[in-house]
Amino acid sequence: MRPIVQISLDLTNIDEALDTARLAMRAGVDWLEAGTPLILAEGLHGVRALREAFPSTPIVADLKTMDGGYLEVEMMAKAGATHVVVMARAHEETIRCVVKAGADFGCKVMGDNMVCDDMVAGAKWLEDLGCDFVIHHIGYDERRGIAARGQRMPSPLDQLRQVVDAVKIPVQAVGGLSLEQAIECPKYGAPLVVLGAPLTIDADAFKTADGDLEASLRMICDAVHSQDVG
Ligand SMILES: O=C([C@H](O)CO)[C@H](O)[C@H](O)COP(=O)(O)O
Repeated sequence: MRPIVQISLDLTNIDEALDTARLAMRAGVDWLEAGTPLILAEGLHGVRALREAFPSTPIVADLKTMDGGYLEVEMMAKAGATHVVVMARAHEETIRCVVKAGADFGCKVMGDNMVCDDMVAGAKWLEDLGCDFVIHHIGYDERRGIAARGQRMPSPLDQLRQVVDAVKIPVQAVGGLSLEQAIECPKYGAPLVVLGAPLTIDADAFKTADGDLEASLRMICDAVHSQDVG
């Protein structure tokens, strides 16, 4: 399988999200993610704007559903999302509702194991409940809090191999990866490479990062796409 590159648009307005998305698509990015900050700032108008501008591109709506799963998926799908995100820490019934709504509205479901006590078991749980993908995720606050206390920051790579081995569905690793680490994800058997901070997004300001982003993204896309995931 050819690995997929997804860019997290963790931005706070539609214009900037569209500008960054245009540049990312020119560079060869495969999937767009309407990040949580974008959905909070712009609501589903953010997803709609991306769908209008990119009619055939997969769009992940990272709303991190915790409750009211059926309606949230229905709304995201009608706004143009092809992929939605439900949290493993949500109630089992919520995950089931999200999976049902995904089937009813033609959306793929990504289950996020962030803050599970046992992240490998969390990934398996998401697969057993019918999710199509696992997001193996070390959260933003967790990482920054631990770093601020001078301790070693946990990385999604620490357990990525175990998560990949525990499930049959595709896995993506998210949270604090360097560029080099993100490019390496297919070597762990994770075919979905997510690009966020610090390359594309300034994680302190939730703004597009400075520099020649298009050229950097093109280089990364080439490096990822040249790999093969069995
Ligand atoms: O989902 C995210 C987080 O929970 C804040 O909303 C971020 O998209 C995710 O943590 C991104 O991390 P980086 O890959 O380090 O940008």
